[in-house]
Amino acid sequence: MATTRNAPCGLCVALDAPDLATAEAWAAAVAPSAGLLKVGLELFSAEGAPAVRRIAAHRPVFLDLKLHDIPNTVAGAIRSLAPLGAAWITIHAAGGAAMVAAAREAAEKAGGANRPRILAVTVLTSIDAATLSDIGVAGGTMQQVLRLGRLAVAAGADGLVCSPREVSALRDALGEGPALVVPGIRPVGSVADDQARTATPEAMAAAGATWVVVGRPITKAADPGAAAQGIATALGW
Ligand SMILES: O=C(O)c1cc(=O)[nH]c(=O)n1[C@@H]1O[C@H](COP(=O)(O)O)[C@@H](O)[C@H]1O
Repeated sequence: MATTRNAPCGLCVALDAPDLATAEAWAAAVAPSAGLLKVGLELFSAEGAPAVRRIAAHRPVFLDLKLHDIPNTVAGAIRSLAPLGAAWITIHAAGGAAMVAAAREAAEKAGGANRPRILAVTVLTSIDAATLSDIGVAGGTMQQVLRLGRLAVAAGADGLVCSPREVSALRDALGEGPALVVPGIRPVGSVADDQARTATPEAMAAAGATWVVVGRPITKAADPGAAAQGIATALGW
């Protein structure tokens, strides 16, 4: 049964922009309300490493490249990315325990005490039960998220990315240790876009999320700074 938790939940704003100028304007607007800023595949592919350094001047960076390859290759990518100074880097839990362990070890060797934290993505928030079945995963979303979550944390992940629907179950299964980072957040009245498993920011704070990740409801708003502030207020900041 879901319990209400009191640990703080912060706002991470996804800066999914095609160029650094746009991302930096959003970063400046939302910085008063955001604890993390996410540099993802779109921005990193367009602007590369300088994007991480520039965005980090506003707030700590969550570098979301969702690495998924053989352990040696993922370890090499973490070694190359660590000097950029991101606070968090994503990998896919589906890469298996050896890949997660290699990512963690590479982060420790490259970063020391200031190493990037490793976040393992469980099942993407855009994936519904039918899509999971199409790709050959039987047993349903919750079972797969719990399986991958346990595997990744046991192999050394510092936290997990999951959808709103699995936050309570992961907290019950794994305790307060791992960070739970939750995209697919939609304030009341906003559209779901391509997200299949969504919830409000308030519900996620109560369920035990560490960070909620919000992109388009903020970046497509007429006033991104005000939209971010509204969500931070809903989270209790
Ligand atoms: O790792 C992520 O951040 C992520 C994982 C996931 O399962 N689903 C998901 O939406 N995301 C990211 O979270 C952000 C959500 O953006 P919006 O749907 O615009 O709020 C995007 O940058 C996605 O890349």
